[in-house]
Amino acid sequence: MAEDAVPMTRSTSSNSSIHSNIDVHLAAEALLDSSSVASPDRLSRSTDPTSLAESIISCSQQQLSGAGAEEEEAGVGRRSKRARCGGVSTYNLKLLSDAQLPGPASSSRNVSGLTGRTLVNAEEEDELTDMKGEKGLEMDWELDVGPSARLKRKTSVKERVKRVAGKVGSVLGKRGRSVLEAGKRRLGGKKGKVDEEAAEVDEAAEEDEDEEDVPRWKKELDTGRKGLLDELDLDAEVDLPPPAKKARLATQAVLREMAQPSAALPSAVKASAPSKKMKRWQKEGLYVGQRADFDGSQIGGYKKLQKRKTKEAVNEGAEQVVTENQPPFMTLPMFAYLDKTRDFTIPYDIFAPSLKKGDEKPKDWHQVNRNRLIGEAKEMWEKSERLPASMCVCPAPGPGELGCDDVCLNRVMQYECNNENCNLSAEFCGNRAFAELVTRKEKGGPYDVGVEVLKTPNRGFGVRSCRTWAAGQIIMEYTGEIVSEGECQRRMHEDYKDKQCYYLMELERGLIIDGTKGSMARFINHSCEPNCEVRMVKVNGTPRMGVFAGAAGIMTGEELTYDYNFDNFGETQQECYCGAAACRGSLSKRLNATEQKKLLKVENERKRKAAEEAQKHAEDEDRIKRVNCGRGSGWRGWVAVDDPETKERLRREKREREKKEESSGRARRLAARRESLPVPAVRRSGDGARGRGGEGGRRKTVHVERAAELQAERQNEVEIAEPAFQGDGAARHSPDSSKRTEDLDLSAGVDSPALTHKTEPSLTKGEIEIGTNTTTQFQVPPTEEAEAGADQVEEKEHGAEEDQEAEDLSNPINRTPPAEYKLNKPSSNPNAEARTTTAKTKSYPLKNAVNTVSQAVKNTLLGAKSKGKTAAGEVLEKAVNGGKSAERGMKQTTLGFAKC
Ligand SMILES: C[S@@+](CC[C@H](N)C(=O)[O-])C[C@H]1O[C@@H](n2cnc3c(N)ncnc32)[C@H](O)[C@@H]1O
Repeated sequence: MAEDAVPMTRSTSSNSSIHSNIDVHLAAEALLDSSSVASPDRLSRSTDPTSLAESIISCSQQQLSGAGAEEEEAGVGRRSKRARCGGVSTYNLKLLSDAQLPGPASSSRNVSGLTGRTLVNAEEEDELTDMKGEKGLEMDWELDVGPSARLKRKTSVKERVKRVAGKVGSVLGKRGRSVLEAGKRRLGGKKGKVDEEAAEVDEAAEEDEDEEDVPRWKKELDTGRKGLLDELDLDAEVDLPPPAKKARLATQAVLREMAQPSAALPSAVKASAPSKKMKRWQKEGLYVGQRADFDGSQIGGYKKLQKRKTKEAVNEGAEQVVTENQPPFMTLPMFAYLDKTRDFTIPYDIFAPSLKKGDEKPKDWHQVNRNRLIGEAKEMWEKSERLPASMCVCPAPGPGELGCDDVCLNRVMQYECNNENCNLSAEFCGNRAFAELVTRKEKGGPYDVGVEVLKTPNRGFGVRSCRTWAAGQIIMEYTGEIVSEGECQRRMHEDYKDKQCYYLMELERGLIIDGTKGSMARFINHSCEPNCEVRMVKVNGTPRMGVFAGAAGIMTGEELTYDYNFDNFGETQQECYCGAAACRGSLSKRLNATEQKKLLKVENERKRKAAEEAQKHAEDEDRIKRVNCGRGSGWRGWVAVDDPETKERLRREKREREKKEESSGRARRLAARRESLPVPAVRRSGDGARGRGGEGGRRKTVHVERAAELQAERQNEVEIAEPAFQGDGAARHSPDSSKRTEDLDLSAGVDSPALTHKTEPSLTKGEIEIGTNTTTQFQVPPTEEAEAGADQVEEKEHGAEEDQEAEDLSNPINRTPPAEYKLNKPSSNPNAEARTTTAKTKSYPLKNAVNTVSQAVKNTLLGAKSKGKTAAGEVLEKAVNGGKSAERGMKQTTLGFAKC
């Protein structure tokens, strides 16, 4: 028989090939030959049985003929079917099919007369056959022998599934059971359709035959002894119940996400999209390492794509081979797309670190976003020398650039540009940081503020950035109370002595910002590798401290830091926990030994001075308090000094003052008098005619400064020996005129030659020194009172000057008045002031004389006013009425003078 013509027998093994069937057939023929049993049936068959039924039928026929003959020969009676069938009445189909219809273990022939042996692996086959044969006997179906003998139908796969489902259901969960029930129902519905079932059985059989498609794991499991999978049809389709709601929603969400339009996909890719409804990447997927420009229409799926890529990689070289090593898992398409196609920014409201509920917040923080000048600092600031306004000459910048960069004159001088000092308009100028800050603050949103306070693990609170900052961009201002160095020391030693953190930063020489009441910038911690820097910038002439992003810029979520660069931080060095690679270990500067020594010296000196200043300040405060307690009004009169320390200080001050006065007119006069030299003085013309005292040509020059001084001295005397001077003389010093003197507008005529205003040919030349550097010259007509007063002044000068020296030592009037005296506001009740002054004036004639002189001065000035308004006259008028128009600061200075 030609090989091609060999009929195919049922086979369940992939190894049981065409060849094996050929072998079987040949072996059967050989057997028939060797047994010399001429079976007409057998011989008449042109083909081997093509099915199991046929084989069995042939077996039974054979057995019937053979065995019946034998029985008849042996005279044995009728036996049971089972016995007649040679003991092989039941079969395990599964095992038997694998064993190619095995017979009894001892028999080399099976029921069909075939050995079932293959030539492929005869020995193994034997063993297998033996084993399976034994097992196969245990099965429970019977061969119905007889005329109507009919093989029982093989249990269909679906029946088996149903049967097993019953068993499995008990061990499965609810959902599993419902799946099985659904399967059962489906199968039950088809019960009546025998033909269909038969077709299905055939199909199942065919499926069994098509073993090439069965995966190995399934085959292995399938052959297990009474295994579950032996009974289950794994390929059967089962209607699953709908997924749970949660899962359904999740799936929908993912699909929606995937269906988002891919705005940044290259147009080429868009063009090649296969359909409008389904995104190409939903079908094909865009995976990590996949190029965005691949042509989807040329590929059939991911596998093909991978193959193609590998090919390309080989062609394109090592660089592309990397794609082969891509991780096998799939990245979400949107991320791959973002990575590959463009830069992206996460919107502020999606990603912004922010304080969460329960996060610790700073306590005792009075947020103040403006600088406030406090106490002495105010005075210092008012007196401080103003730098001349600078003007930059920066050229216009190129397109997309900003002008006024590092070489800008204003920038170098730490001035911020504005429309007055810069040629460029605001949009092209890069030196208007604080202007930018103002604009941002006006917007006021969280993004504009862009920072927040956070608690650090080991450095207290800190400041975190909630957005990105470009290099050099201003972030915020360091604001607080601006105090003098003395006040700063005092606060440190008194107010903050129990505190752990100080928030003090030097703004300018002698001026310190105390951020205890200040902006959020006070929370910025130190780092040896900072990302910010703090700089002073003069904005419209006012120094302000800004926090700027460093050269590397700042990312969202970074903590802001700057280098404190402490010269010395307290007595001991404070340990640094910044965690930078190049951490110095402490918050102080890193210095070598020489620098440290030098620093120590400077620091000690600074401390000493500051302590002295603080002490002085405290004493002055104390004195003011005592005076106020005694007087109960705004009057700050003389203090009875009796403690030796103060006396000593007064002596020292006196000496200093004398030194200063060595070159003064008074000193010269005194010296001249002592040496009996003629007194160098300005003589008043015509004094002989009008003078009193019989000396004719006696000088009537009044040095008003000295007169005022003496007046004050006498006043002191009055104060000390008050009861003796309680007279009732007429009050010549009117409160009004006194007030005018106090309100003299110094700013109007400082050192102005126009102030020398001559109204009469014979005038008394006078000089009033105001403060330390302001002198107003004028000429006054002599009056009787003035003359008398002047005489007395002269006499007193001659006679009492020496006595006065000793007195001076204990008389505070001779001391330079402290700043507070000058600056404190006058009493709110001018009458109270006037009354005091009047009382004193009444009781002392010399003082009356001086007052008279003052009055004369005023009369002259007023006279000048009425006589027509020359330029000088106007100035004088202004000076007289200065109280109404003078600036507050100058008024206060004037008041100080008047009191002194
Ligand atoms: C201006 S305050 C900064 C804000 C402060 N962390 C707070 O909670 O108020 C300065 C103080 O912070 C602490 N500090 C700042 N930076 C530090 C650092 N790098 N290491 C250790 N302590 C630091 C020190 O106690 C320092 O005296």
